[in-house]
Amino acid sequence: MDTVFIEQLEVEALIGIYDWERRIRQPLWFDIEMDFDNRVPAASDDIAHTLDYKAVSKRVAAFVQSTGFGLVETLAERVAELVLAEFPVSRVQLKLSKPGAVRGARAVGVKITRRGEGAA
Ligand SMILES: Nc1nc2c(c(=O)[nH]1)N=C([C@H](O)[C@@H](O)CO)CN2
Repeated sequence: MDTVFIEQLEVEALIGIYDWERRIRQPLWFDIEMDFDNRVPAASDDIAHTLDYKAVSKRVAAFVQSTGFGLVETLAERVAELVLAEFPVSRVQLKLSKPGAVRGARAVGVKITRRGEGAA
């Protein structure tokens, strides 16, 4: 299966379990890979036939900015659900990175893969 990907989409959000984290917004990075048959838009050269990575990026960013979860696990799950529900995607791989959260690590976070209804 082909994919469409978004690499290191940076969004600021309220996220974290500590008191000081509930008072600030922190940068998060999203790497998203989505199954999609790219032969269809390639045949027509028509943006309407694509999985539009700009539309997905804008929707994910707007959602993430509106959230305030404690755990990165919860946010990753909700973003994967949103992508599967609102775009023609049968499988999504998502890496959510929280840069600077742990001293000595460039970033920490989670990676998940989720399938939607009708996925093989
Ligand atoms: N598996 C996780 N571990 C930790 C999380 C998390 O969301 N998932 N969060 C924190 C704190 O919020 C941390 O990011 C603050 O530096 C600690 N561990």
